[in-house]
Amino acid sequence: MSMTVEWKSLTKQYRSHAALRSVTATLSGNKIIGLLGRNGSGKTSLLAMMKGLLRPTSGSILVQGQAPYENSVLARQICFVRDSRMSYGFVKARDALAMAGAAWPNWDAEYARSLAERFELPLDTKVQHLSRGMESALGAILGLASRASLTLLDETYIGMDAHARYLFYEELLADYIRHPRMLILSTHLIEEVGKLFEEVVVIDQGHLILHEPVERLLMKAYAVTGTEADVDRFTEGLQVLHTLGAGSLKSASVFGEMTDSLRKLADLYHLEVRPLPLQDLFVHLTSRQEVRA
Ligand SMILES: Nc1ncnc2c1ncn2[C@@H]1O[C@H](COP(=O)(O)OP(=O)(O)OP(=O)(O)O)[C@@H](O)[C@H]1O
Repeated sequence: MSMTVEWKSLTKQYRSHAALRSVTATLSGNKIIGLLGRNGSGKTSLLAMMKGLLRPTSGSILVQGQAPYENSVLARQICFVRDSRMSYGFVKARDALAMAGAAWPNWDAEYARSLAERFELPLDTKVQHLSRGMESALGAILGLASRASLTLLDETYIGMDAHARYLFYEELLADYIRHPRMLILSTHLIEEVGKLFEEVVVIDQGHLILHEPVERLLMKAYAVTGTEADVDRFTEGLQVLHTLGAGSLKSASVFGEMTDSLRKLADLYHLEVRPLPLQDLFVHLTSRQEVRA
């Protein structure tokens, strides 16, 4: 089953504070999507509305053509992992997995057991007493083994150490290949996890500023390095996101496609051209409000 999520002029207001401002986009197909945004940009609010935990203030959100709010049938297809401590605090990790098993129609208990072993999750410890990393591991196991058609992971893996995080990325990709579905991961660790994304959604201060396949996005920005004068001449009239200088050398990050004529110009000025990493592009896009894709 292929998933479709539609946001139509979606707005979330908390009293006087607008957490999401008229967000419109359609996500479709089985893919791993990165939901990127700085702290407080509205990621959790968006995920919680997709799960049906929050009601939009105005506009609408549709998952498979239905509104998720108070929709118990749809809820069984949408797994939202945020804080396992809040959901399962008083029970042992082993029982949390059993309870999750009863909630998810596609739950794979054998897979959950093997993940618990790989992450060395102490099954007899109460969830509220798990270390931060182990709580994150439990969240990752719940999200992966739920095999929900729409899986929303809200910085689930943030408490894990590097070893556990790489284990998680490996498992996520392997399981996604075996069981394609829509997985949306909110994250700040773009450098690490960015390689998994096929598509990214960037929100900033409640606005949707970008929704693109990663491949296309990475073709939209590049960095050039050379002497200051040459870089300045090359970038005249282009949309420069950021510059860095070291001695007589200068590097400029440019938002825009590298056309054939620009490449020839870069060669003429002996400039080194390299793609801009997703992380850098994200930082620039969310620090310069006026740059919009
Ligand atoms: N229940 C609430 N009442 C009032 N304001 C809220 C509430 N929940 C969130 N907010 C505010 O709405 C904005 C968006 O919050 P949200 O948690 O959705 O952002 P986020 O991108 O997930 O942030 P972070 O990356 O820091 O977790 C923030 O300014 C936050 O303070």
